[in-house]
Amino acid sequence: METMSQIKKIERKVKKLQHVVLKETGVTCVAHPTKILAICNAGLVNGLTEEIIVENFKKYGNVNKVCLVPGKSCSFVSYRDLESATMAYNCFNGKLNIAQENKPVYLSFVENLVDFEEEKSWSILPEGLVVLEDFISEKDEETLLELCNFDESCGSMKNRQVKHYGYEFRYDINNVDKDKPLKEKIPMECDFLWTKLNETYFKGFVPNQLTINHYMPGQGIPHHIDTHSAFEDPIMSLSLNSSVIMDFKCDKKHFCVFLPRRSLAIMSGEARYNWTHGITPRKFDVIKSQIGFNTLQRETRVSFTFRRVLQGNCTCRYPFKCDSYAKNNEDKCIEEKVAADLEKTHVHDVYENIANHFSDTRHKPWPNVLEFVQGFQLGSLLVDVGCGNGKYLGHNKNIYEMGCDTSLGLLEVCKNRNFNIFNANCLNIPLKNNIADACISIAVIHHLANDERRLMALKEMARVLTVGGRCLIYVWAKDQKKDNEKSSYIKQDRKNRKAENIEINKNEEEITISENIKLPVHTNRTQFKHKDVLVPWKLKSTEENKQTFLREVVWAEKAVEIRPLETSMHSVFLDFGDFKHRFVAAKARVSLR
Ligand SMILES: O=C(O)CCC(=O)C(=O)O
Ligand SMILES: [Fe+2]
Ligand SMILES: [Zn+2]
Repeated sequence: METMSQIKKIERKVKKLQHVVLKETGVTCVAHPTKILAICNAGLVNGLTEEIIVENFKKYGNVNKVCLVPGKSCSFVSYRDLESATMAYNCFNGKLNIAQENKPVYLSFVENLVDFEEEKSWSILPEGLVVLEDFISEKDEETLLELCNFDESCGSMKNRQVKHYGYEFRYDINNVDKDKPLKEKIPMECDFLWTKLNETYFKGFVPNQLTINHYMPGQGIPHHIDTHSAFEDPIMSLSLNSSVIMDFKCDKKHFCVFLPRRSLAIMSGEARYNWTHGITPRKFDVIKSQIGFNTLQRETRVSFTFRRVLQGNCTCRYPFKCDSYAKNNEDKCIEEKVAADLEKTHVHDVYENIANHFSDTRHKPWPNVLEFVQGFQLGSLLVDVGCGNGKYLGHNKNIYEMGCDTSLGLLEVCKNRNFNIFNANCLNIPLKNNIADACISIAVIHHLANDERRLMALKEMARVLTVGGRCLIYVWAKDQKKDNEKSSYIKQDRKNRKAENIEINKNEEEITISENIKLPVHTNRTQFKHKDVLVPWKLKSTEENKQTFLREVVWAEKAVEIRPLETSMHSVFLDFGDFKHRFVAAKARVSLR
């Protein structure tokens, strides 16, 4: 029994900690019983884990949610009913010892649970993953387990033991030595698996590489994608002696997949190439069923992972996850320093030099952009990223507008026209998050020299946009013909208007940008032949002082290689449609994730 003074002491302690919970998470503690408990002084930073919480709190009822807050020393657990939560509260508050520091935890009721973690799912499988339960009998399991005596000859990893057959998988280079097959091939005892598999829709899979992983309870394997260039599709993994939860992750998705003992997991397509898989090192797994969370004790697990070594390059559809793609495109991609220098010389400096002349040629706003700008309501804020001479500012008297550009010369023109402007690069817009209702960027991001920088510019625009805000982006189109119709860019050339098909046989000039990058010089008013080019700008000064500046332009084709953005609040969908003038329009719809 607790004495009165002990009770008072716990109460004082909890009072203090309730403020900490509020400050750290924004969650308010309440005095009356609820279904949700805050564990006020233990969380991820004290080594508390989901399975420890479930393991302890399930004693008093069905736990239906556990929430650990990244970087904080508090956590939450919720029950299906009030009685269980009250019972846990009464029995554990000030008494239960679950965090590392051997101090009792203090509890409090809370009204609402905020989700701090990525959403996990226990019931969905990633596309391309198949789990065949009871794939082998207990007898077969025994036979296979006898094959692998883990002794000194096996590689011992930090978290598990491994043994390879057919080819060695080298963890130092994350690949196999393709020209050094091992003497020891996949044991014949495994052959029955492929006969069995022929009864399913994975006919004809014959592996030539086997990795046996041996995990003690508490051990695991870090998240990874099996190197694309090392193995073909599919990859198969047989679970022996213990079930386990294997975590599959892709973007913000996190699926906890239960691999029962004696099941065969087959990863192909998305699951093989685009999702990571891994096993969290722990002694229990947290399982979610219809009634709530539970834990399952792990036994020693032995997995047989069967694969086919890939000859040649990977040709998957997932370039961003593919080592073959990265390797083959290494020298094509313009690295950061070169990219920044290129933009300085062939974009920023050029616009400074041609500012006034450029401005004189830019009066007529394009109708699509006008329509977009004029569609915003009273009081909306519009940001024009790369506003040039302010051609799109001042067309909607109901809205507040700001323009930014790198060219001081062009900003000077805007200033004289009384527009609100500031000097900034689209890669770094000096505005707060989530403030602009509208954003336009007309013929700007194709001047950025590589994919990363174009993506960065889009992320910046998404960042300053309010949730639900809208953005209109135009970039150059490589193809200047559509349905046999020439764009006005080509038509504006007199020669082109007369003759239908003019081949330009002129030798192309190339400018050296860096050691391994040369950019071709484009002939104005002709169909573009390359993705990255320098576009000449002829300054009409005095005849003897004629000057040509080369502006760097990268194609729409490249600029649109953009996936949904991983910013915290927005995703951007680009849908390139309108073919107008020399540009392709991208209407970026920004919405809440
Ligand atoms: O243990 C398993 O089932 C998977 C092993 C694995 O992912 C690997 O060796 O690459
Ligand atoms: Fe793997
Ligand atoms: Zn690949």
